[in-house]
Amino acid sequence: MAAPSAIPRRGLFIGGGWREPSLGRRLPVVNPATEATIGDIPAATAEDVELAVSAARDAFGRDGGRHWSRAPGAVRAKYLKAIAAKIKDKKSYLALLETLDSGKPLDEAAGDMEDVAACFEYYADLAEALDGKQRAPISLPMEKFESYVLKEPIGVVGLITPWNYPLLMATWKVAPALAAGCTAVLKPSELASLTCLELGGICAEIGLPPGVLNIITGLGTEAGAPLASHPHVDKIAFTGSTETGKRIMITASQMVKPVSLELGGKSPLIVFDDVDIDKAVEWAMFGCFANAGQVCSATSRLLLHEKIAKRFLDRLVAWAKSIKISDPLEEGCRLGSVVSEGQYKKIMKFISTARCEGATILYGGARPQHLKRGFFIEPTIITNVSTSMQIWREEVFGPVICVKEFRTEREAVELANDTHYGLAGAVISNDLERCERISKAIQSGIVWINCSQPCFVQAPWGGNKRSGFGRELGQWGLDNYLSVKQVTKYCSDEPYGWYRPPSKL
Ligand SMILES: NC(=O)c1ccc[n+]([C@@H]2O[C@H](COP(=O)([O-])OP(=O)(O)OC[C@H]3O[C@@H](n4cnc5c(N)ncnc54)[C@H](O)[C@@H]3O)[C@@H](O)[C@H]2O)c1
Ligand SMILES: C[N+](C)(C)CC=O
Repeated sequence: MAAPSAIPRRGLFIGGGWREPSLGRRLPVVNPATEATIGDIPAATAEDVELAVSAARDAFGRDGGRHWSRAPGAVRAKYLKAIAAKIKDKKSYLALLETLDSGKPLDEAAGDMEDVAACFEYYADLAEALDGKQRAPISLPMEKFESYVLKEPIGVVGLITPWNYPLLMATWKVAPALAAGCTAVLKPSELASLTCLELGGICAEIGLPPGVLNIITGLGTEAGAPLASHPHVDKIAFTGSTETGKRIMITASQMVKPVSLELGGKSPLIVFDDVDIDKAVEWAMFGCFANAGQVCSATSRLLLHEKIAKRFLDRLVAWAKSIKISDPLEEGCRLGSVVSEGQYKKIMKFISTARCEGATILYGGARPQHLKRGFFIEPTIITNVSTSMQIWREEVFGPVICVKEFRTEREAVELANDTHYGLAGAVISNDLERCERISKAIQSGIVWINCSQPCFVQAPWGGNKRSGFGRELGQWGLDNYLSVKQVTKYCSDEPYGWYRPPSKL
């Protein structure tokens, strides 16, 4: 597909319209596959956050909430469905922008846009279903009382998202937040904001009530931090690095503001000796090289049974050599560039540290020779790894897999759990009972059996340990934005009778 000569020049999306950032500053957009500057995005600051939060508050309370926050879920569902339809109409264009902005292969970006549309549709259905779940009765042990539960939108929510799946990660928050009746301020990553700004255009096209969704782009410290600390933001939903997550939690704690955190990972993939090696190799590749390994749940620690380790690694290298690494717009590309120069340097430093610490770079570890420009890194396989090495312990967020061998199931589980993170884990074996045992033993929020990475909007997503807390997607994703209210009624004609009535004399 041909790249457009220019990307759209957008403002901040606040109160249903476009606004220039208060300080007039903009940030360059660099295509990481060519290193060319292809446009710019607005750089919001605290002044803009103020406007966006105020627009969201107005939208939440407008007309007593009749048109949004207290409207039947079916009303909000109509808007979500309209957004989904527009995303589908614009799928190719949005995918192209996502690729130009992030370096991911166009096929992957197109798949992401399908997931975005599906997520809006899914939460439209849950918004409709919410009406029927209101006033759910609670069974009480005293007949004189009746109790039921209302589920109400939390209020104005701040949604702060990363660059690896820019529009999809934003949608995982925007769709359920809007379905619940919240109003929102979305702050996507400064490294890839183009498609999120287009979402603003879509909201305007479908006539979403002004202020229901506001989108402010800019740096984390200048736009994200004031959003997280804003006293009129009722909840922060964050996806990003563990370091930033910690900061957000500290800030939010000052106001006892609820947060949900989807953070980093260092997930294991355990492969036993009873498998079809090529099938397992393909999952290992998908688990760590899809999206150039910039996946929170990447299974970047490969644990191989010692009996198959040599054969497995030979095949892994052969498959890795056959990946098409190219401009991500080229047909059949399966490994694009990483998102930025900063990320490129960070990944390269991880590889050189691994080498210095005594690990072996079995394959890759460098820029592909045929690509002179762009932030490309070969798929990289690292062996002779010890559990004290940085490459074993820290999230790389690049196309880098490190490998260790094991002898017994117990040893495999110990290695799998040898991490501060707890987002995901995977096991490949023909022995399904063993897979079930291991899925219980792995300390993570997600376990894949005989695969790695498939993700469905219906199933809960989120981590344990330093990978965060709270769950996105499914019903759990909607509950993130709902507050549960108990309503209890005294329904007897009799006086309560705890106090003796005062004397009538
Ligand atoms: N668990 C998940 O579902 C999931 C999904 C995708 C990415 N991630 C994680 O995200 C990380 C990569 O994303 P990233 O580099 O964009 O993360 P990041 O933490 O650098 O940035 C994430 C977002 O936070 C903002 N931000 C930065 N500093 C801030 C501050 N002080 N206050 C408020 N906001 C601030 C950024 O501008 C960006 O919008 C990886 O660690 C990855 O594992 C997790
Ligand atoms: C689940 N996924 C891969 C879309 C996003 C995690 O980075």
